[in-house]
Amino acid sequence: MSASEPTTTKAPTLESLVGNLPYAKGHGTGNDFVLVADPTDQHHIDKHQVAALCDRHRGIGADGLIRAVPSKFLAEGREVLESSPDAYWFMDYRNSDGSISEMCGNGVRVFVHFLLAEKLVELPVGSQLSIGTRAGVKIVTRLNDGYAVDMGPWEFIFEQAATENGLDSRVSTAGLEKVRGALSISMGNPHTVVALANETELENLELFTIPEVLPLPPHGTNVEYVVAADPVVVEGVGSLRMRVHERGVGETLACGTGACAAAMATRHWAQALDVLQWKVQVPGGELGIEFTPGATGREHVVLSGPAVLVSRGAISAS
Ligand SMILES: N[C@@H](CCC[C@H](N)C(=O)O)C(=O)O
Repeated sequence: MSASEPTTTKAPTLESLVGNLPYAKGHGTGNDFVLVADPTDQHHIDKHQVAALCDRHRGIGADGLIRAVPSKFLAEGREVLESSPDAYWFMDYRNSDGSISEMCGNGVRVFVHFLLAEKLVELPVGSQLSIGTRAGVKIVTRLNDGYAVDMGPWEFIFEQAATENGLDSRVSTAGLEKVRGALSISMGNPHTVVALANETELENLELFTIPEVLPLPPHGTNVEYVVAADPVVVEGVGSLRMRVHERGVGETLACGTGACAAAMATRHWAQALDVLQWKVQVPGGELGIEFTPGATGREHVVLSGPAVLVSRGAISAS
């Protein structure tokens, strides 16, 4: 190659996408998504197209893409329908790098808000809707000022180490001097929660590189860094601050499933299992967490927070 030749690598483009594909852009506490309604399963947006759409310089820009498709069209959706025949809509979620994740807690609130705006469902305040996801059915309740989602049961990923000493992994992160102990929790998708000493440590993290987690949960992990409030519980409500590095995305302003895992880890470390209400401050706002007895006999986590649609458009790259 001569010195005058351009050195740019070929970036994924949007040209291969169907012309004039309508989309909406929305977010939940700053965790943002491109949303596409696909009632007849016409739009098979592949991994590269998702990455191109989510590109913040050459595309629309988002932390992920969500396709709203009837559950009956996907194998995972048909599985959900076997136990929950009312889960008509399926949240087909992808991270911004095009990878699939089992679940997205902020995404499912924005998803239901989008279904309502598209007039694909009716949902008066106080009523509930079942949504199919790759982590099973999720029941979403419409609130006056947002949505509450029953995210199902939490689970330790490395059960024995977690229950024996409360730590099961070690995480090293740019901007954090020492390697830290951590606790891995599944919310349908994997999370590894790291407790930091103070707010300065939280602010100094450099989350533009992928944290190193050992042992790494089998399907990779999202990493949440938390600082518990002092005191951690006030009038029966626990609080913490959190930043997150998401698998398949990078740092985001919020992660709903991550907030559930972070509240659970903090509750475990603080030996505060009787504290059922938690507030999680994320860079994009605040999320509410409630631990409730689940129908299956296992404890469930209910996540609540806002959902906002900010724009609509049509993908028409040329
Ligand atoms: N931001 C989401 C989680 C999205 C998926 C995650 N990056 C993964 O790969 O598991 C949330 O709000 O839960």
